[in-house]
Amino acid sequence: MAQSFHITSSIMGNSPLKPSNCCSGLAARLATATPVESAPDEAKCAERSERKKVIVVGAGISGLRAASILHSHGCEVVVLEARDRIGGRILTSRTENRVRDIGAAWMHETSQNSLVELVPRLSIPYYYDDGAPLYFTRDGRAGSQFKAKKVADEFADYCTWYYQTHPDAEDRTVDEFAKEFVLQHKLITDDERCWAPQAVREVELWIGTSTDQASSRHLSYFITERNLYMKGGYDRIVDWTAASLTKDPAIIRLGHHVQRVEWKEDGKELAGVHYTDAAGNAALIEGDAVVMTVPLGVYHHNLISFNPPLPSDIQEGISKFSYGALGKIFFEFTDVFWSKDNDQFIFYPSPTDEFEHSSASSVHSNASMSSMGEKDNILNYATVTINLWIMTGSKELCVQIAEPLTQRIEAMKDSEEIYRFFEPLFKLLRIEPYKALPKLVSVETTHWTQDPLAGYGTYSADKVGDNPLLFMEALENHKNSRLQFAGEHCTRIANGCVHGAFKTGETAAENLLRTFGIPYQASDVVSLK
Ligand SMILES: Cc1cc2nc3c(=O)[nH]c(=O)nc-3n(C[C@H](O)[C@H](O)[C@H](O)COP(=O)(O)OP(=O)(O)OC[C@H]3O[C@@H](n4cnc5c(N)ncnc54)[C@H](O)[C@@H]3O)c2cc1C
Repeated sequence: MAQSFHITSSIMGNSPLKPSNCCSGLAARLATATPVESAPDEAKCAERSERKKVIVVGAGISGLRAASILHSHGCEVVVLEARDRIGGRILTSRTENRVRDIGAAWMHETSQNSLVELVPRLSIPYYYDDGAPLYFTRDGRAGSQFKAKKVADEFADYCTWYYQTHPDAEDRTVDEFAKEFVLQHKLITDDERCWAPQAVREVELWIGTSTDQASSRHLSYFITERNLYMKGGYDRIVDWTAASLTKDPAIIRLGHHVQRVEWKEDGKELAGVHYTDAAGNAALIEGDAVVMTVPLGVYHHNLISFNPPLPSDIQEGISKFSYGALGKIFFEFTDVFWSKDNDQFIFYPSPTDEFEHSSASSVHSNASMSSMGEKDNILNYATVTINLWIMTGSKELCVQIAEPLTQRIEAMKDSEEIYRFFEPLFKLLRIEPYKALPKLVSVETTHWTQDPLAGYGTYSADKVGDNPLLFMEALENHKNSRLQFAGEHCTRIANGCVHGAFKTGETAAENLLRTFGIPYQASDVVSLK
């Protein structure tokens, strides 16, 4: 799979290509130094009108799905992928002893997730890691009478209701709104009032951004769903999606970094995609249509340009939709020192001084600890720690963090420094607190926030003031365009998730097939229809 295909490679069955002067007015406008892959003569023009060619930018799950559907409907498909692998934000690292997902690891919304169907079909080992978690504060394990989490759930319900019944109400940060909610709540205890906004922060580890940035209006609070951990590796889903494409090595072209897209709404002229290949050579490939599947953050950073510029509604939609950053840090130890009975350990940082005083709480000791300004202590952040021992038998914990901490940890180079930062959390998770922590074997952090191909983040997030529906409306306005968009950010259903991204690939392909006049026929177990 990890091969790189060059524009002049013999596997394409073509000799090195030169700019077309036949079907493409576009090619004539482009720099003659750039090699062009297009239909160079009349015969090919006739052929082209029968067989549509689509360039898919990005070989993540959405790009692969779009490409496989177009391919199965007789289109010529080329997938340009800048990395030396497929899968994008699905990245499974495998060693002899373990499987580790650095990107997506769970199938969410299992009752509505069509990809779940593939788990038994492909015999992928799995685990529903949604057994009762343990909750921790700085004082240790919270007992079963710790109701802050229930108040947080109540706040999430209130939030949904509030914006449904007050559609014109101003958007506010989740943090601010949660604090107001508990202050006005007459039926909760002072401790619950103090701790509930901290418990709300658990959502940070879902949405990948801090509650002081997240939008209340668009709060995605999907903590109650079932989640299936892909113990056998998420790459199995990627490989299944790509199976029909990898049979022909000319389709997926790794190491092909796209810089610019030339397109025409009317489709009379070919679209052109400029890229550099793995050897650094600049080239152009033309097609009847383009499917863009790069992450939202790639557009935010203007890493790809469009000529003409993208329609204004698409541009506005992109600008009113944010991108977050979930981080994962894998710690392997010589021994298991944490509870073997629980799937996850959820830590809530102590309430802030300011909030504690205003709510006259009884949790003085906790609050004073966080007010010490210990920025270098993980216990000032909400975390969800995954018990990988229970799932895979490895003596590992995976700590999940959200931005802005993610950026900071992912920038750290020294494992020792990273470990020191997280050590207070591990001390808290010990089932035998009098014993020293066992030896650390290895540390691995994610690096998505440093990765331009991931758009310097992990997935889209609704921040205060965002209006993600604008982008959805814009996509709908342009559903007949030869320039289609797919990816996790192109849906409100399962937004940010693998299955959401997968379906957007289907939708983009379906849109193009309709434009080409090719009837869409769903043919596999996970199709839309
Ligand atoms: C840390 C992390 C944890 C996650 N956890 C979960 C989870 O548990 N469950 C879940 O459902 N989802 C999860 N997600 C989200 C999920 O991984 C994504 O929603 C999904 O994989 C996105 O697929 P995509 O096709 O939209 O984008 P990508 O997978 O990002 O595909 C886009 C492709 O475009 C390529 N590209 C970018 N720029 C260029 C360029 N200029 N030229 C050519 N190619 C380019 C990229 O290399 C990439 O391969 C997680 C993501 C991360 C990062």
